[in-house]
Amino acid sequence: MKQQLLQSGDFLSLTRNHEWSLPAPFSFEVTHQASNTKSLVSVLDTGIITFEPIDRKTKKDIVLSSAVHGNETAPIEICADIIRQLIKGELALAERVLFLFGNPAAINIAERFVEENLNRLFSGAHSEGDVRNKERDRAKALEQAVTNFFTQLGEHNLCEEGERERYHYDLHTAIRGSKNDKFAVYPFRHGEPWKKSQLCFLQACDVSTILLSHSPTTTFSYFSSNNFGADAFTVELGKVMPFGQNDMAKFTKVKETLTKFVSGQPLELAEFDESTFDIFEIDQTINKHTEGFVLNFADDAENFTDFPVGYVLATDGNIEHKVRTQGEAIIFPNANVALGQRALLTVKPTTIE
Ligand SMILES: O=C(O)CCC(=O)N[C@@H](CCC(=O)O)C(=O)O
Ligand SMILES: [Zn+2]
Repeated sequence: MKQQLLQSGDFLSLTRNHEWSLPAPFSFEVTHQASNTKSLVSVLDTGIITFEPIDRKTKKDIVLSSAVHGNETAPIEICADIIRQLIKGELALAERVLFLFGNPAAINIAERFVEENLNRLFSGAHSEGDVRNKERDRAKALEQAVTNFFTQLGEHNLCEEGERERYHYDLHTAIRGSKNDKFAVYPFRHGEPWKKSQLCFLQACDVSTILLSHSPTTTFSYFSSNNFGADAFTVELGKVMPFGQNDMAKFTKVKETLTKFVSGQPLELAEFDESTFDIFEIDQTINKHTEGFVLNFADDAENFTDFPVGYVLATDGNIEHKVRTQGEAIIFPNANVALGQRALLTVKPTTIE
């Protein structure tokens, strides 16, 4: 029985043993002990698993992804443990949930990616140009999994009245340390209002710094937001650490909140109070255009470090990228990216009211 593969609930090991695909999908039922309810568990491909309450009404379709970058281990550990509790029946399930471990091969080599950054390949970017590689195929498979999850409800799924609610939290950790340790990128909403209720949810996850994006991107969270109207975010949960070196105490709030969310426990969110957030908007998106691209600050300068107006943040051939606004701060600096890709963002403080 394929189900035996998951007797211990260790979906992460199964995923790591099958780097790019699984021989065949399989599914089985689990009983949640405390509530004596049943759910259908479907392993659709490597790193792709859904949990669906059987014959119970649901309203939410929740996607929790991690390992879109293989070396960002804390989110992988958080998700692996929630998955384990669900498979073992230790945790109740109240809503449909899709868990994704984005890049299993990159997990195994403890790198951000194998050949190409997966989080630059969504919204069809995987099929542009002549390049073919496994990450491009994986991006396509992940898009398909999310599309199917949001648009196809199985026969066991009973829906509550009204429109379904769609969510996608794409969990990451940052390469550098950050003055604001945890933060979320809110993908471009094409003029739709930023949702304060979602910011309150993120705050319950210990994420009170929000970066508002003003343009389309090829990230996973933008894909779900733009194509399915999902409340979607890239959530940065601190600094990259190898497996076993994460201080899991730092993730108590995010793990508890996600656990409550999937299992239908009350979230007891605080009222929105803007003074308890740090809201920024993305200002400059600086792409690398030449092999001469150089960042003009220390390798250990943290995310959210600001520089004086006029300061040259980076040079790229003859081009100088300068600070334009007081308070403008650096995010995700990385000179070691492919030509044409983002090497640095800047953000500046803003408000959402
Ligand atoms: O620390 C870094 O340089 C990168 C951390 C990371 O992987 N961030 C995401 C952000 C995606 C987004 O802008 O929504 C990425 O670069 O893919
Ligand atoms: Zn990442």
